[in-house]
Amino acid sequence: MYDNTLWGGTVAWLEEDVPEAKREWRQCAIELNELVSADTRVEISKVTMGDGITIWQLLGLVAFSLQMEHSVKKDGNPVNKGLLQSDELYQYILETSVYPREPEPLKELRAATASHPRAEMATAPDAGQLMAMLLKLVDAKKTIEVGVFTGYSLLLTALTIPDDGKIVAIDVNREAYEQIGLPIIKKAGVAHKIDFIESQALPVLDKLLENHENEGSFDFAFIDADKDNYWNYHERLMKLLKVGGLVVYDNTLWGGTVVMPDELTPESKKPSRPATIEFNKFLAADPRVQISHASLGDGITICRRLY
Ligand SMILES: C[S@@+](CC[C@H](N)C(=O)[O-])C[C@H]1O[C@@H](n2cnc3c(N)ncnc32)[C@H](O)[C@@H]1O
Repeated sequence: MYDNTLWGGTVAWLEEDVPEAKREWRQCAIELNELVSADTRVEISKVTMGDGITIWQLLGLVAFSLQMEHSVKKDGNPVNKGLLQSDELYQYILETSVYPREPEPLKELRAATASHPRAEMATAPDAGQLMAMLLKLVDAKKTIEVGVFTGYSLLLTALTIPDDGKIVAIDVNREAYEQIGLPIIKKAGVAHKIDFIESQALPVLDKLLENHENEGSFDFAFIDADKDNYWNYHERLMKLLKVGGLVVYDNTLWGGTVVMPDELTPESKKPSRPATIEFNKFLAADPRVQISHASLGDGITICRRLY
């Protein structure tokens, strides 16, 4: 049963009449309604109660991926951020294993990010927990981050590496970082470890490579930005990372759409879906890395440079 499928009635309004607060999710409600109506594998009943409820009976549909895309928020925390088959199971992991151990500054940043209109972009806390462990396992001191947004993964890296560690953090847009993340990062006393660069990531990585001292010098990289460039980032990172160093790619299951028929893939996921599928195949065949494709968060692929 999906709630809010009439989204305050705005699904039938002209776009210019829709209040700002309703706009982003209105498109989701419209897409979900169209998708469900066209899906021959489900029986639906649309009920105009409350804010609109769509009751549908599953006839074998891969429901989790639809839930992922059209999730709502509970207590400011994203539900269905993960790819598990039930919200309850994901909440269980978060509440049992992740939140009790999440450092206070990260909790604060997660709460501050929840009110951002693009809050779903933040790295999932369960993926973050694994990342912190990986950083410790390789004794990471010098790292690269592509895709900062408000800085959840950046702050967790800064909290995990030693006091004289350094992070080259790149994002095309500094607004979310400066307005939401930076004050919390400063309060946590780790801002000195971060070199934030507002730029497209590729030229920055190329510039790093111009200095030969940077070759083979980074312990860790986290890539969470434009999927179409993941291959390009990988090529640069295979020179920048130490042998034995790790690169973690986020969103490599792309909301579950990597296994979804095109007609069921939500419009918002379509542009980066082919690149994600190609990149996954490419990594699987790349002899330069050992890989582990983990179904955590939105799917992360951990690569260890072998030579
Ligand atoms: C999914 S968010 C990153 C989330 C972040 N890791 C976190 O924990 O909150 C993706 C970010 O990548 C940035 N981005 C997209 N394309 C980029 C590019 N070509 N170069 C650098 N940053 C880019 C966007 O501005 C956005 O802030």
